[in-house]
Amino acid sequence: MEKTKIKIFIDGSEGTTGLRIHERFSGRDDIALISIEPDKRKDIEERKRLINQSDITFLCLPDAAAREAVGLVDNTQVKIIDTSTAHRTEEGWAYGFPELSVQHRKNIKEGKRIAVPGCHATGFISLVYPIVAEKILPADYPVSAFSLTGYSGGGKKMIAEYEADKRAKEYDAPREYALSQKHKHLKEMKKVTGLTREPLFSPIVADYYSGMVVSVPLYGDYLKEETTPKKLHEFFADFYKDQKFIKVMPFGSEDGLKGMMAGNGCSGWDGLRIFVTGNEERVLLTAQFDNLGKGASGAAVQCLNIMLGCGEDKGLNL
Ligand SMILES: NC(=O)C1=CN([C@@H]2O[C@H](COP(=O)(O)OP(=O)(O)OC[C@H]3O[C@@H](n4cnc5c(N)ncnc54)[C@H](OP(=O)(O)O)[C@@H]3O)[C@@H](O)[C@H]2O)C=CC1
Ligand SMILES: CC(=O)N[C@@H](CCC(=O)OP(=O)(O)O)C(=O)O
Repeated sequence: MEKTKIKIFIDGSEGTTGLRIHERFSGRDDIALISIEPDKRKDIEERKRLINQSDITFLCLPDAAAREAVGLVDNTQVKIIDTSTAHRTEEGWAYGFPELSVQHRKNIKEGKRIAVPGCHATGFISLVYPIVAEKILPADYPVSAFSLTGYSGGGKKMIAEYEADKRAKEYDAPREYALSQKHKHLKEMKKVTGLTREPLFSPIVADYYSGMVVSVPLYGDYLKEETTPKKLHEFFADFYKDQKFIKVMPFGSEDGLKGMMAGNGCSGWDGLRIFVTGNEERVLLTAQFDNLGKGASGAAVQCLNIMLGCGEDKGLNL
């Protein structure tokens, strides 16, 4: 007897994140995709009909449209996986980062509303959550972070700006942004890690398509006594030892990179690599991944796989 397929609708299927999720379903026989007529993809009645017909709907929309879409659900069986910022710190929503704890994974598996972490937030939280949870980093430490991202992080609009035939000279150089310290990921960075205040966060967008490096510099003498970079490395390796998507790189492996961490070093891959570098006085924690992979579509499909109880990396590139 043929197995019943899971009916999936992608609201925002023509966008950067939506297209990548769609790509990751090719060759899967456990999924039946519900498609929307191109001229109706913003028609609220049609979207409502298709969302309510689905078992699981992915929202790959700007925040306001994602909120609107959730308001369209009247079938109580429908599950939502939202890739936007809209619901990440909201009550009743599971935070889609299964590697953080058994409880996070359980919430995704059993939840009906899943919020996929933001791309910068993914890197930041992968580094800070474990050390706050284990009290290696005091929750009131004044944390700062910087992040280098490819321009696909800005969606279709930014991609078009970077790829325009005639573009302003400033696009040739890396550009620092979120200067007013109001970046939309700050709320989830604070809430999920348990830090008592929002980090000082400086993202930089540069002229390459995808890939991201998030770094958190820390003073060693503010960490739990006797914490050395080597011990921190051992801690991270142990914390993530059973995870398929997070790879803690061997201690000292930055030497193999000639001391340079490329923003696009993990482009096209759905996992995340962690590096612990520096010295006893000043430690640098770094996460390198793809903003469109573990930072968005890859993480969204990972959450789906956990919900379905199939291989967590099904359809993904690890
Ligand atoms: N790009 C990235 O690296 C990441 C993105 N995200 C988040 O994912 C979400 C989608 O982002 P991204 O794919 O980059 O954005 P894009 O701008 O590339 O795509 C958004 C899509 O949504 C469509 N859309 C807009 N309004 C509506 C509406 N009312 N009804 C139906 N469709 C609508 C757009 O239509 P049209 O084609 O006409 O513009 C577009 O196709 C955002 O919330 C973003 O913040 C999360 C993590 C990383
Ligand atoms: C280059 C660029 O503009 N990047 C976006 C991040 C996109 C993203 O990941 O946003 P959400 O995950 O919150 O939807 C930014 O920093 O706002």
